[in-house]
Amino acid sequence: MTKNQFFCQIPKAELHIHIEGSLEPEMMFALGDRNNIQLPYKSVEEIRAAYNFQNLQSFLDLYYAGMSVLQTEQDFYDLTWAYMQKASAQNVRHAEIFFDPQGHTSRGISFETIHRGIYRALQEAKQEFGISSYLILCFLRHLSAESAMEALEQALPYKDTIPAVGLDSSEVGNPPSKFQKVFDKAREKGFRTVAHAGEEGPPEYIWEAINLLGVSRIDHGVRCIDDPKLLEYLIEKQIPLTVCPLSNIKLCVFDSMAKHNIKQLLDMGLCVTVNSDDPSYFGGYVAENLQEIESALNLSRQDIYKLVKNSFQATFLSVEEKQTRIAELDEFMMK
Ligand SMILES: Nc1ncnc2[nH]cnc12
Ligand SMILES: [Zn+2]
Repeated sequence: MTKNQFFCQIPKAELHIHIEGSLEPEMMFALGDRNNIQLPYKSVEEIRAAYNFQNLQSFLDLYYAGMSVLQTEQDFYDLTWAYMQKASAQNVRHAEIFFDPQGHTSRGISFETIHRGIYRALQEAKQEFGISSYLILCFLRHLSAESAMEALEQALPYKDTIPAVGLDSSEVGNPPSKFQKVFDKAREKGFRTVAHAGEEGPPEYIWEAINLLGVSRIDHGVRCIDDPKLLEYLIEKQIPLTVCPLSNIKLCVFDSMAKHNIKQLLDMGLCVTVNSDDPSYFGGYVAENLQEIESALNLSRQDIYKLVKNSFQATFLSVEEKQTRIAELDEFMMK
């Protein structure tokens, strides 16, 4: 088996993927044409050339512009189906997928339209590819807590198909504490919680996400390295970090992959996982992320096995479902 085959075929889970971040330039153009939306680009190459980011905000500006082509239920279906086809090709067995409803309801698109399109594709992917999946509603932290509360209200009728809520968008200056009331309400209603923290923000944001938002996982979290007490706590409690290596390089969180701290965190005993974040914008899905860190950080097969096993451990699946997925992984590693 070649290295490519190994990374494509190893059964894996993905826990940090923004479905709007999987909108490939080709589909952006096709949906722009279908919906008669003028894009500020003349070609796919031009779009890709624009994906040269200095930081998180420079990416978010293009990310929100790109999602403006998503208008109809069919658009959300096509977007999600395309990601699930890619996930199946990389033997993703389970995916927990973020969506940003406020990015669409702010454009007059109903929550029902967004949810129906995405969820129909997830159900069909379960049938067609055997991929289990959960939807995670992310609140946009650059908007107000009141706007987040509204998004939570809109999600309540769909609660049994959205097991968790999260927090994403511009981190610095929008600490988790700003959304404490919304997350309290969400947990009262039975939602699990996760949050982006410690991507660009300080370790204090990770502490707030844990202590004030009651998160089960931290999305990114790589800035935990700056706080020894926090490292100790994350190791002791085995709170998973959904790390996105290619994203961290493309957004200049680390200068190069050789300087990424995921191997350090893994060796210290943190429950770190590997994810693609926004694969279309950062140049790789989960298999490419694994392959990039393997070569840049000289990871062993055992390291890769641990990272992938962590991804199943960190899911919202039941204990039995996790054991089944991990048994599949063990069988694959024996090949
Ligand atoms: N990496 C990221 N950080 C914060 N918000 C996001 N939305 C999409 N990708 C994101
Ligand atoms: Zn993200």
